[in-house]
Amino acid sequence: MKQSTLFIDKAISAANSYWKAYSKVPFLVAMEKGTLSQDAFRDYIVQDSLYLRAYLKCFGYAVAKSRTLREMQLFYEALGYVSDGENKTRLAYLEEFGLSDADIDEMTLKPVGKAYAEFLLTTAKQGTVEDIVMVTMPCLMGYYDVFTTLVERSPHLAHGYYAPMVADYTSSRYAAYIESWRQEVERLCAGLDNERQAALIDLFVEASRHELAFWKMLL
Ligand SMILES: Cc1ncc(CN)c(N)n1
Repeated sequence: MKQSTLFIDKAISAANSYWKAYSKVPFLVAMEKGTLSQDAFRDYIVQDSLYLRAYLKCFGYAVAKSRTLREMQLFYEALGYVSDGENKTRLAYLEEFGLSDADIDEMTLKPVGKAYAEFLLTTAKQGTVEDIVMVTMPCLMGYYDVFTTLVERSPHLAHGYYAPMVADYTSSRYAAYIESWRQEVERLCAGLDNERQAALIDLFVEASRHELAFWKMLL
């Protein structure tokens, strides 16, 4: 097969050791086997809802730092996508646990999630639009990779208790969204000089490391 020359694929390849490990973490294997406790899943939904608040803010910073209306629309759309999609799915689970978004606002991230959130927010505050894009992509694209891998391995996950969450990341709409971001990354980063590209790949790898740490924190 011909190797991709897309910048995003170079970044994913640099973070390969982390990406390969995502779908093997105990939390996801337990989800797959049907042995995940309700407490562990509840903890994930709470921690992830908190994490997503920080993630959403990154796109807020990106809107403010945009150089064109098109960029603004792109990040505004991303903000809406996370808020109206994943966040809504989490809220439905939270309500089942007797929790609301207001309850989550009063809670705090555990150290591993906090470190990830701080890394994202520091980059978003200090960095450029390209920095923000590369630091947010492991989250956006990593879940597509994880959940399509899991559903291929265990098709039953597309039905049952976890189905709403799994569907968020395996739908054809999400696949198209990922593809559109792959092209955006190319438009934004492909023309940059080698030093800048290397720095962006470092950010992507570091965010991927945090992604894996977040999964491992859960079980
Ligand atoms: C920690 C984490 N990483 C990624 C995603 C998917 N956007 C998420 N909801 N949470």
